[in-house]
Amino acid sequence: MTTHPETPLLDRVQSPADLKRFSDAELTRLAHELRTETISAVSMTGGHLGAGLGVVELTVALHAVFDAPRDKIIWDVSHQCYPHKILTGRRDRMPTLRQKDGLSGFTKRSESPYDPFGAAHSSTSISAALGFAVARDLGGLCETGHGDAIAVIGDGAMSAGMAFEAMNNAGHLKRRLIVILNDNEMSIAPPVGALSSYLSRLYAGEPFQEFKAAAKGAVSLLPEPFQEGARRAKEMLKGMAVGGTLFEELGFSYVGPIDGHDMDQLLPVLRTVQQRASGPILIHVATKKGKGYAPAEAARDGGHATARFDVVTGAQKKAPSNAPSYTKVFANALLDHAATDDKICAITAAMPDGTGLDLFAERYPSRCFDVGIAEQHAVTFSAGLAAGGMKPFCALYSTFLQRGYDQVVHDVAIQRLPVRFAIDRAGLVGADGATHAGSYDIAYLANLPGFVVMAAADEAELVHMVATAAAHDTGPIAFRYPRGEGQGVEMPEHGEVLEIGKGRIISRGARVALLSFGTRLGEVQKAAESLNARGLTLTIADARFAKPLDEDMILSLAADHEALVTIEEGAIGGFGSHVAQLLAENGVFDGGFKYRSMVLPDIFIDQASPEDMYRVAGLDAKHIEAKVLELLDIAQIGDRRA
Ligand SMILES: Cc1ncc(C[n+]2csc(CCOP(=O)(O)OP(=O)(O)O)c2C)c(N)n1
Ligand SMILES: CC(=O)[C@@H](O)[C@H](O)COP(=O)(O)O
Ligand SMILES: [Mg+2]
Repeated sequence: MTTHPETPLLDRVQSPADLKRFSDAELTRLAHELRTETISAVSMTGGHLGAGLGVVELTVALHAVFDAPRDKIIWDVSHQCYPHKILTGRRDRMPTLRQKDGLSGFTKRSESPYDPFGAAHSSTSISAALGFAVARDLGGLCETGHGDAIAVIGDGAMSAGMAFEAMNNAGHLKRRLIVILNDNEMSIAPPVGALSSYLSRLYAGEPFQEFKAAAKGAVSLLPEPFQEGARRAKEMLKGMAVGGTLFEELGFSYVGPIDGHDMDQLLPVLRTVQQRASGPILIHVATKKGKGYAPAEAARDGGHATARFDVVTGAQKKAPSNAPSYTKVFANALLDHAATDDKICAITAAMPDGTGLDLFAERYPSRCFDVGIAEQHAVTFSAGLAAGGMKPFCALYSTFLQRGYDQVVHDVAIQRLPVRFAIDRAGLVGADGATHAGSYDIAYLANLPGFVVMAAADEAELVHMVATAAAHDTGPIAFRYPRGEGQGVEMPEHGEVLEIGKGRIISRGARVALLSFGTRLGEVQKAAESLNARGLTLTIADARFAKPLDEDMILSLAADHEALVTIEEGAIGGFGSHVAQLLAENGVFDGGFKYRSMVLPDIFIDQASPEDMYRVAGLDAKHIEAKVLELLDIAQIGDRRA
């Protein structure tokens, strides 16, 4: 059941400027309405719920105190931005969230002037905010003007190197910059690492003298209605942590922790900071992920992400699954090998559930490492493990591996270390859109000398690729597989080690050969069936490897056919480019041989269902069929037979 909440105050908000007319008591009530509105909206679309619910009060307080879009509020990762979207003129479009032509699930510059910086990968907010602060001070031109730069960053995101690089720089530059550390003691999974323990220890610290003094002085500067709140803030500050925190050592003033669900704390502290801050200041705000919605609060992940759900019961409306997910298949296959090989270990960067490594951690806790949001470290840590004689499986989403690319080149590839990269979410992922698309890994890995790059055509192939990676000790090896369910194929009991650089012929035909790399094989087969009905029987092959290529197979396909078409779920510069290079170098084109390479187009594709995204990309069965007909110069409309 979905319910539409009563929202008399929220109904009066067209933009954040309207919040300036509300009393503190009304802002507290507004936060309550905003929470119920967020729950109601996400119940109809699905999406990231828990993080937004945790920052409802903070969102209201920020927009009440600061002056967006002149002041730049930069949400880290930005999966917590739904309440911000509702307050910044996008409330009526919330039913379109994460759908084709709808609102993005993240902040996006092209969507609103209230989104000064887009994000979806974590830990970028402090760098971006510092950039805005410096641009402001240097007289940079900005359409919305220049005010404060405010980064809101989670405790999980704060663990990444980039956040520390930014703080290091900010502490040195000493510009006025506001960082709000939203500490809900959660990442997607419970947080890991020494920083997380450190933040918890701050809760028990000494009062922060400098800020107390600032707050005291600030009370008289505030307009009468705010003075009472400020006095309360002062009282509260007496109990605050601090003196010599890590953040202060890096050059920040530190305030906190304060209760991020208590407007009587948030409002006066933000007002005081706004009045008084001169250099970089970090406000440590304690919140609860999923706050105010019992099913989210009770969930293991704080209601991080959800399908559509019934507001009353919290029951999610998920389509029944017909096959195991690729993630599960990978995880189980890895467990199979780990059972007989105690050198196999597994690394995740804050995505144990997303990568399936939660299962590995349960079974082999001493061989499983969640390193936090730290992909660069994950890669080099894996390289060290490999150099030390272990068999590391570094399981990352394709899009997040991008962050560790120099480490892949410098620490893994050049040293020829046998790190096994399990690349999940390869290809287009759907509702998370362009930021999460796994489009580039084929191109950026297959160009590295000595790298083996595989793509699974289905879940049975994935099992074989895990076995192949486990057995491959002479250098780096990667295998990619998509988000979501497998094809429902028959599963082998155990994986079989594939011959490196050998593809397979699926079916033999004439005139045109379709050479697939990855799970587009299903669409290739559909296209072939349709062409068959026109009297064309094509050859279908599964390349399995983009590196090394199965040169013999590809050259003989070229020799035996009029035309060859490659299909992959990756950007230009990947598998198809390597095939083109091979054909060119072997003089295959010299005699007019027809070759086409079907890749992701050279655009960022916005969120939609994966099927829609592949349609936009021109990589579905219909487009493959059309490509073949075009190659053979056969009319595509009408019933002319080949
Ligand atoms: C570079 C990168 N790695 C992994 C992720 C996946 N991810 C999205 S949100 C999240 C947890 C963020 O935790 P935190 O910053 O504490 O925010 P919270 O959800 O607790 O508000 C992770 C790991 C990501 N977005 N970016
Ligand atoms: C915000 C973020 O990066 C993750 O929450 C991501 O949305 C997870 O997507 P999956 O559902 O594919 O794990
Ligand atoms: Mg968190």
